[in-house]
Amino acid sequence: MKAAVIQFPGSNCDMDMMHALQDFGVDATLVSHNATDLSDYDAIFLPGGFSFGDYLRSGAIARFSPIMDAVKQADEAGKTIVGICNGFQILTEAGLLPGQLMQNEHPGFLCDEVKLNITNADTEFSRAYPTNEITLPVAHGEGRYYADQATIADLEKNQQIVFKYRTNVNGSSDDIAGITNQKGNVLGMMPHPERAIEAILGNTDGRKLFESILDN
Ligand SMILES: NC(=O)CC[C@H](N)C(=O)O
Repeated sequence: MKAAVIQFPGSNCDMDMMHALQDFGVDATLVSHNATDLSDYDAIFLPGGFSFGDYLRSGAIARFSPIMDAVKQADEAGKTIVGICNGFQILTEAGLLPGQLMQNEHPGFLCDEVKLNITNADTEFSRAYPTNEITLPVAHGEGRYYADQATIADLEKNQQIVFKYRTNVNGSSDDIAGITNQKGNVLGMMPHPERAIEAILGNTDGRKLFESILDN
């Protein structure tokens, strides 16, 4: 698999994502947010961070980066697209995923490990998980997923919700921690699987997400 990791000004999990992908033998390349062509890549990863300083709202400026037209073309081509944390925020701002990430219910930066339920184990991002309860790190100030009731009902009906918080740490609608688009090729999630792939760091629950993606 050839993967692009998009680097926005203020990305800070780009190298973590590169490290994780390379650990799985993926041919991964850092691609500038100013680039305009992603046709060489099978999968696109939008990493965590504070793109453009989180000014206005997380992801609200990054969605205008030149690369986002290419990300939309990749979506139209059905390629795998993953947004982690700030990447999720950018994908919702760009309209590639429904809803919005808002300031945490209790304002402030939340840095912790959280327990999650895998609510759909039949996606290209979750199918390798043998259990439905995992633990992943979170690190965000604007991680509260919000969507109106009709959108939440659609997400539930279409089985687009992949991860839910077992304890709702940020006030997200319907306990949502990660969703796909309706087609199932785009994933956005606030927790960080790329920070949970090595036993020496105390958590390997992120590994199955990468294994799921690679098992195409
Ligand atoms: N690790 C991240 O991507 C979190 C940063 C994010 N922009 C926030 O809500 O604070």
